[in-house]
Amino acid sequence: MQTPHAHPTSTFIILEGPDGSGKTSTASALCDLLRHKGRQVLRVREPGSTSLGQELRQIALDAKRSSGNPHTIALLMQAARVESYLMVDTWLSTHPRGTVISERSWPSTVAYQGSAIGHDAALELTRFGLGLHLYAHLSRARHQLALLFGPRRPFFEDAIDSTVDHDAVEAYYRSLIPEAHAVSDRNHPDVFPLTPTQRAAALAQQLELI
Ligand SMILES: Nc1ncnc2c1ncn2[C@@H]1O[C@H](COP(=O)(O)OP(=O)(O)OP(=O)(O)O)[C@@H](O)[C@H]1O
Ligand SMILES: Cc1cn([C@H]2C[C@H](O)[C@@H](COP(=O)(O)O)O2)c(=O)[nH]c1=O
Repeated sequence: MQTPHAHPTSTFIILEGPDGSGKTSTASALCDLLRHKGRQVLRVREPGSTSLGQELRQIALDAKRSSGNPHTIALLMQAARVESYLMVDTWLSTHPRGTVISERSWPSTVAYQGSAIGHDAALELTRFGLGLHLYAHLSRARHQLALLFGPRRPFFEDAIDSTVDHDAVEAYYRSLIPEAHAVSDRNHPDVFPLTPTQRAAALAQQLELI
């Protein structure tokens, strides 16, 4: 969301969407485009980004596959998020006009764990562990949320995690549409009408980055 600061110097873009909706492909194309235009870009993903974040990812995804406790999974995701935000914070301190592209962030915890632990509880949990300093630094960034949708079934049926309530996940993302600053393929939810490069260009324009 847009912060009240008059001169936001950095941009923090969260790419969200259901599994297989094209986040990685779009992040890659967006990163290439913005770097080509001379912007300094940092790419992160949740869970992941740091070595501890990668370990947490492994544990969290294993727990998901074995239908582990959703509270535990949400806490593991949040721990990985704090790791990622700390890395972002360090990078922004030396790249004050930089652009951060994060594949997934807090909306994923609400979308994926929210139906089991409650959406409000999940949202509350996504603030845990972010100290004042981190808030202060990140709040200077211009936050943008980009939602992606793409084909889920039947194309990726084999790759789809059967422990996830995909309809609930997608419904939560759709509920965010009015708050999202950019929605790719909004009018074509079940197909990929644009290539990743075209999506990236459309997003960059909507986010006023080019
Ligand atoms: N715009 C597009 N048009 C056609 N195919 C696409 C497009 N974007 C992504 N794909 C293909 O769809 C598949 C999933 O894409 P990608 O890995 O980028 O999605 P993702 O949202 O990051 O997935 P996950 O949630 O599993 O990490 C890949 O095979 C990719 O090549
Ligand atoms: C951040 C986050 C992620 N998840 C889920 C969503 C996906 O199924 C996997 C991550 O895989 P991807 O290849 O990086 O998309 O984890 C979740 O359940 N909760 C979260 O907070």
